[in-house]
Amino acid sequence: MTSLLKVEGLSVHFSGLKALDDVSFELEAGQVRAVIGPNGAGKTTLFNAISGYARPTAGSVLLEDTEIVHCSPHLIAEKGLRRTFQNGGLFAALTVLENVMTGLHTQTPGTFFDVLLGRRKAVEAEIEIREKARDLLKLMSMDHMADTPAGDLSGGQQRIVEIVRTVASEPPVLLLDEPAVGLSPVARQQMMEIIKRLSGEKGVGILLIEHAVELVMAAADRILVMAAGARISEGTPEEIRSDKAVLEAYLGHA
Ligand SMILES: Nc1ncnc2c1ncn2[C@@H]1O[C@H](COP(=O)(O)OP(=O)(O)OP(=O)(O)O)[C@@H](O)[C@H]1O
Repeated sequence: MTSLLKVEGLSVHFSGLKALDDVSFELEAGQVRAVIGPNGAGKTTLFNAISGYARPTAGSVLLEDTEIVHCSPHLIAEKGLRRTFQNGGLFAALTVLENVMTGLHTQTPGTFFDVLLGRRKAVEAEIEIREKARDLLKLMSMDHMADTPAGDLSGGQQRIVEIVRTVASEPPVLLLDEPAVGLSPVARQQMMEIIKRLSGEKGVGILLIEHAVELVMAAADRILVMAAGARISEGTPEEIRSDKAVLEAYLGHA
């Protein structure tokens, strides 16, 4: 299987500090890969370097065989690698459905003015977008909330809607930064189900930072373990669970 994302020898140094040190891994379509490690391990720096928010000192990032390492965040997103942030910022006054529709508008040919002027093609596109947004919400079991203002949702529900909005643009690769942080145990479980569904049913390649190790063990196909900027282990959840280096370097800090 060819990889969607191929990271090779990626490093980010901040005046002498090796925040990310020669990290390599691959991500395939339909795969969920978790990145774990103690505080300061370099997980966020890895995400920033891949998505264009930090300038790598060395290394390569291939997105479907295209080098993206020196591209801007905007261009990387356009090429099909999307990410969520810990505080994604939905439009509070818009409904859940409208928020998801903003993720879909990037794909449509009609402009806002076309819609205002009632041009037929644009209006048809708008109807199509609305239907697609509803379908996506249904897939994520959020359709009952479609007409609720996003500002009225709980933190966990907002995070789910943010992910739905991000996947609405159908990116082949999705980077999720701690999607389950601060969620109740039930909401965490729901979040992991959503992540598995996105990879299983939509074939999205998902890279995720998550501190809740039990969730990672249940949801990820493969795990990358980092400490002090470097990769200390890589493998399936079973392999990671019994890796001595991980137990010492990671769980020792926990
Ligand atoms: N812009 C920056 N300038 C200088 N040092 C930085 C910068 N960003 C991160 N670092 C340092 O790089 C190291 C890795 O940080 P990073 O935030 O990537 O770790 P992390 O694994 O995401 O940690 P956490 O789990 O706490 O979010 C840390 O020592 C951090 O202080």
